[in-house]
Amino acid sequence: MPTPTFSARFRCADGCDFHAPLTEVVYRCARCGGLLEVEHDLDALKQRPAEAWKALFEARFRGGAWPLGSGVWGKKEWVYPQLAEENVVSMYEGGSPLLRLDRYAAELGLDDVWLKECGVTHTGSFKDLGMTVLVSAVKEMRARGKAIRAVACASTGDTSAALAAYCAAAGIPSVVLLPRGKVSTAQLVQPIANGALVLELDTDFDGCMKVVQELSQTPDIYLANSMNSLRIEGQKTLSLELAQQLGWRSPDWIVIPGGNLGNASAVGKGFAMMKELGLVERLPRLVVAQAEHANPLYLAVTAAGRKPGPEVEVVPVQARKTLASAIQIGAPVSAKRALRALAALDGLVEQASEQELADAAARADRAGAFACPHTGVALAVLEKLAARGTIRRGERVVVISTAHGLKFSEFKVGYHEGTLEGVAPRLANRSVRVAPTLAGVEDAIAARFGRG
Ligand SMILES: Cc1ncc(COP(=O)(O)O)c(C=O)c1O
Ligand SMILES: N[C@@H](CCOP(=O)(O)O)C(=O)O
Repeated sequence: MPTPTFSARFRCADGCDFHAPLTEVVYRCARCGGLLEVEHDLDALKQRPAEAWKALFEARFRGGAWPLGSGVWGKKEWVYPQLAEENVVSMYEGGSPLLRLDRYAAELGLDDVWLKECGVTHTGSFKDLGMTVLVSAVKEMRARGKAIRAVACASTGDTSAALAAYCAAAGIPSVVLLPRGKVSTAQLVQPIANGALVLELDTDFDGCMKVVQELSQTPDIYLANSMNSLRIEGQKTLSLELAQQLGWRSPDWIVIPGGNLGNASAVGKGFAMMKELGLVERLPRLVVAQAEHANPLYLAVTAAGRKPGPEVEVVPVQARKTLASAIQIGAPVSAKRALRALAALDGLVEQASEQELADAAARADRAGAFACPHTGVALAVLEKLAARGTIRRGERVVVISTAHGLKFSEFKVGYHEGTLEGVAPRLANRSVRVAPTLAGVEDAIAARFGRG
């Protein structure tokens, strides 16, 4: 049977009769001004049986046939089918570990808890999954003669790190707008090292996001935030990879930290597409976890007093300083997308305080993780839902770890040194200075573990 021709294009996410090729510089519907989404030719994709898609994805997974070994480009037909392979800019993204946290689960009275470590990747966060698609698309557009002088993003750190690395690999200029003094050292040094133009603005992320949207009105400066629906296409492969790692069976729950809310909508899109094409039999329930200091989605859904859905209005808030600095976002641009995903996946929204997120990260670390504060938000919400009986023993839960803990070493060190504002660490572990002798070491071991 001849291979069908697969294709994708932009369309209005709110249903207007607006479409555009993926090679067009466009982020919003020309009719209603709403965000776009990427629409795939599902009839063409359905011509290949589900079992054949599974076998194809498994055969490519982490394989050497560049770029199909990438966790994203191994699903190219579901991501950006028309892209010329020579324009793929890949850092072998994806393929992240899926850890079973049995000791942590037992502490919560659960027995099937997994951690999807999306931070184990080139720039240390899940942003690589979306950025490989966006920067490849820019390389394609420039190859076709489109005048794109630079690619720009506003960032709380991880998006800028990913954009700078992928643009450096492609030889495309990048510009990152960061809220001065609000990103971690690791997040700041990454775009600097990769040669981006790093602009530090005296505002917060929402202020940077406002400016970068104005900047992207300049046609030759391309917008790289997840407001650009190309990012969602790469990030949705997180769901495909997760299902593949679980034997093409959906977990009962997915718990994900939410800031600008692009990633939650991407996870929802990935599972919805797999269900539509028969690769999974059912959808997981989606939980979006927010930091109590930056919780516009939580406040909106709680105020609505009903299940989350696109009719819920998310009112921007002034995000307060939070240890989960990368989700210190008060005006999430993808709120409506996330609400649609929550409605489709029978989801819910919960929040975590600073104390709760810090202790939850430390608790998971004691079971072998090394959780960033955003993963701490998701873990703390899992702990709440388990204690409430919403998530029960016998149910499979996957917590999405969105960045590597090493990118937030100030948070990790501060917890154990007891210097985090508003946090009294319950699981602090301190190093012990001992004499450089056997006796000194044995005394320290005895003090901790008792004498043999
Ligand atoms: C480490 C980390 N975790 C979680 C998030 C939240 O993702 P999203 O903005 O797509 O909701 C972000 C970025 O916002 C992030 O950088
Ligand atoms: N945490 C994000 C904020 C912007 O998110 P984006 O997905 O809309 O680019 C970051 O790392 O900058």
